[in-house]
Amino acid sequence: MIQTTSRPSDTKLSQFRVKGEIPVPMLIGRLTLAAVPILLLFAWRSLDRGLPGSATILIVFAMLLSVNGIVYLISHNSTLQRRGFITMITVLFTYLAINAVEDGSAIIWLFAYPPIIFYISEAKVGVIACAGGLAAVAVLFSPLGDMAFDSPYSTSFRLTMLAVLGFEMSTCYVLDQSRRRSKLGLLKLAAEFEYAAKHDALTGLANRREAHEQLEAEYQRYMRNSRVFSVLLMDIDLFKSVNDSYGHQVGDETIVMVARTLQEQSRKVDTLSRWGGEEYLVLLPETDTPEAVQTANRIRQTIASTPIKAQGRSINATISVGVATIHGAESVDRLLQRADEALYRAKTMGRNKVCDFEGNFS
Ligand SMILES: Nc1nc2c(ncn2[C@@H]2O[C@H](COP(=O)(O)OP(=O)(O)OP(=O)(O)O)[C@@H](O)[C@H]2O)c(=O)[nH]1
Repeated sequence: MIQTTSRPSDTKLSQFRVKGEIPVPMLIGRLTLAAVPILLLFAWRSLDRGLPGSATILIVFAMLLSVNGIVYLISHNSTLQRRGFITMITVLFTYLAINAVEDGSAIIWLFAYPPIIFYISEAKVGVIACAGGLAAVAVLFSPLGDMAFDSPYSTSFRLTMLAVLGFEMSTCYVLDQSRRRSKLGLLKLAAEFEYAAKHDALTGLANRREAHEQLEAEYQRYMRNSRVFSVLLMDIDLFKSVNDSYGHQVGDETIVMVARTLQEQSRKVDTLSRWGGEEYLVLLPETDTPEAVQTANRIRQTIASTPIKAQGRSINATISVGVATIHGAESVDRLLQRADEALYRAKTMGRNKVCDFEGNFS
């Protein structure tokens, strides 16, 4: 885990799915299953009316949609499936409108386009596709369209169709925006709850529970690959006197400033946590005792040599550190106990010290 987990961005969040939301690949799959028999029915009726050309094209659309579905089932490439589906339905709806399939009544299927396109694609793509579609229908219904195609639509049908289609597209856009906003709000709330459950509110470091989780994960890695890890248990020296002399607010700021120094002096892979009041636990993956002692001393010296500025005061804080490295088949609890004993020894040796479990101190 990283030192402090930053909150995910809105763009990243919007890619998550909330419970109950139909996944886009599943929706496309269902729409394909529904569209193929309808297209085959239209094809059969076209044949019946002596329109083999139209029947053939509709069968080709049905086959292309089926192929798109089969390719997804094999490749699980949802982007390819979505792009293929959008392209095909756009061409299909254009064909239905231009060729006046089913005596021109098939153009009414155009109303299915906006909700589908807004659901399965990004809002921007939805807007562009709908605006383009409406413009294309307007051209088809214009005198220009009459010159190019032999469309059977009456003037009142054309006007009503354009008005209702425009109304439907706008409504779909508004509803889609509202859906996206509430989904993002929900995901943000969930991310905030998750962050609060894992972090300490004062310092932003991992909290004790999260530290235990990371310790357990590191322990499992150690059991698998035998790469040792170490922990540093740290405690601000004589912290009670900081509170007593300057007040709790200065005490809090001191706790935060020590946390900042820990972050500056640690690697990205280390887990920094607030273990208790003025206690911190640092988990150092793949680190043996000499390396851990070196890190602990670097942190200790930095804190000792940098006066902390809080509420206009300058405080010279020091820390004591207990170091323990996992060995053999000992448990995480035993490791923590050894770190605690080493910390206790560092305190009894006079504070501002780093002490490992063997009793070596610096
Ligand atoms: N301001 C502030 N004080 C805290 C917080 N958590 C614990 N403390 C205080 O930290 C002090 C810890 O003191 P002790 O554990 O007795 O030890 P110490 O004075 O640090 O002395 P040594 O550990 O022996 O060096 C107590 O006075 C607590 O009230 C906190 O979140 N904010």
